[in-house]
Parts: sequence; structure tokens; C-alpha cells
Amino acid sequence: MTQDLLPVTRVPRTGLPAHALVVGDPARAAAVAELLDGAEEVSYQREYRVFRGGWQGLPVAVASHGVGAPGAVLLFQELADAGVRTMLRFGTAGAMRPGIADGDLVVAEAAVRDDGVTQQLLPPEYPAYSAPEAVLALQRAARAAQVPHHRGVVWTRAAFQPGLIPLFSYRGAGLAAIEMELSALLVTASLRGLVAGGAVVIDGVNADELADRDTPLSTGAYDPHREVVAAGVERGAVVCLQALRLLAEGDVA
Ligand SMILES: O=P(O)(O)O[C@H]1O[C@H](CO)[C@@H](O)[C@H]1O
Ligand SMILES: O=c1cc[nH]c(=O)[nH]1
Repeated sequence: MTQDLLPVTRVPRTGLPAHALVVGDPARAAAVAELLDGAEEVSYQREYRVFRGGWQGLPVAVASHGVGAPGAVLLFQELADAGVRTMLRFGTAGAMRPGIADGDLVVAEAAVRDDGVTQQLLPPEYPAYSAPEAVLALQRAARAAQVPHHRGVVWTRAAFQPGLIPLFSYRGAGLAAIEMELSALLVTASLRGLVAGGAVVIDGVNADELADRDTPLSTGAYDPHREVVAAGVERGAVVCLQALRLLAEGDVA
């Protein structure tokens, strides 16, 4: 019955697993679902594709939120409505710090809120921070799998391509990576009392002005369609699923 489904994603109003990975690309959601036992598609509306299945005995959901924070919040809210309590974003991002290479994983400690939507939900001074246990779970899972990884602050920015207005520069602030949705997840988590965090795979750098010419980044220009990125995504998916399991077990010190 239609009233038993949430209006945007059309997931059932109740009963989703408490633990979820959220990703931008519906195809990535399907690829992660292939790693799960007994995966089944729950719904597929617009950019929102939702699966459920088992990871080493833990029921999990995997869902895509598309590109851009305003639309992503609709998914985050409906997942929370449907019973998800822990959400990790598993995305791609541009590197912003020397030493972070294509295919590396960046575990987000916090995010800059240039997302274009959360300023309408909470005052801009409010921090977008990852749950400390999510940071540690992702770090521990990455270490155990010997996946090249870093920790740092991520710049969530609504505009992907540069326009005419000069961007405020965070050069010198030591940001690790740039992407488009993480701060919206972290703020939604604060509003809804969720545990949230994220890890992103580096796919280059998207805007020339982000590259510090004195200390060049160790990435190519933005190009997500490379083997080095695909390999990083494959590794990162397992890291994030393992992190969900560590969080479910409460086994993060
Ligand atoms: O790969 P995903 O998860 O979509 O993440 C990044 O890729 C998209 C831009 O190409 C944006 O959604 C950005 O946040
Ligand atoms: O927003 C994004 C996503 C991937 N890579 C980037 O450089 N920026």
C-alpha cells in the first residue's frame, strides 16, 4: 500500500536495517550490494536506489543519494524515518593535501558546511562532525585491510565546477579532500540523533585553483574513470562494511 512507503524513496516506513552505507552513484550502490549475502533491492526512485542484505551476519542497507547535498538530505531523512541509526557515506572526492594519492581513502573527521542546504537547517556556526566511533571504526578497518588511508577534514562544497565568483580558499587550513554531500549527512545526523561518518576515495582534483603549485598534489586531474579509482572503490567498500560491523559490535576503542 502506498501509505506504507515513504514518499521520496518509496522505502517501507519501518523495518530497514539499523546500519547503512550511503553512496552517490546508484551503480555503486548496486556494486556494494553484490558484496552482501542475500541482497535484495528495496526501492529505486529517481537517484535513490536502496538495497538490503547481510554483511558477515549484520543486516545492512546500501543506498544511493545522487549528486549534491540538497537531494541527498531527502534520502538521509527517509532512511532515518525507516529505522536506520548508523550511516556511513562512502563516496569519491578530490585530494586537497599533498601526500594523498589517487585511489587512497580519506576518513573524514569533520566537514566544512559549504553544502548549500544545511544553512537552512542549523546556524552556520554549528559544526559538522563525524561520530568519533565512526572515525575510529573506519580507521581500524582500513588498517586491518592495509588500505592506504588518511584522516582529515573534508570540504563539502555545493558547486563542483568553478564559476566567476572566486572561491573562498581553505589553502593552508590542511583540508584533506573535497566532495559534495558529507556535511549534509553529518548535520542530519546531529538533528536526528544518528551515528554518522564517512570515507571517500580520491579520484583526482576537480578545480585547478585547489592545487597548491608550491606543493603539488600527488593526484592526476579529475578523472573518476580510471583503474586506480576503481581499485580504491573496491577496497573502500569492504572497509566501510567492516566499519559498520565494528560499530554494530560496539568494538571501537
Ligand atoms: O562519488 P560520489 O559519492 O557521488 O561523490 C562525489 O562524486 C560526485 C561528483 O562527481 C559528488 O556526488 C561528489 O560528492
Ligand atoms: O566533489 C568532488 C567529487 C570528486 N572529486 C572532486 O574533485 N570533487
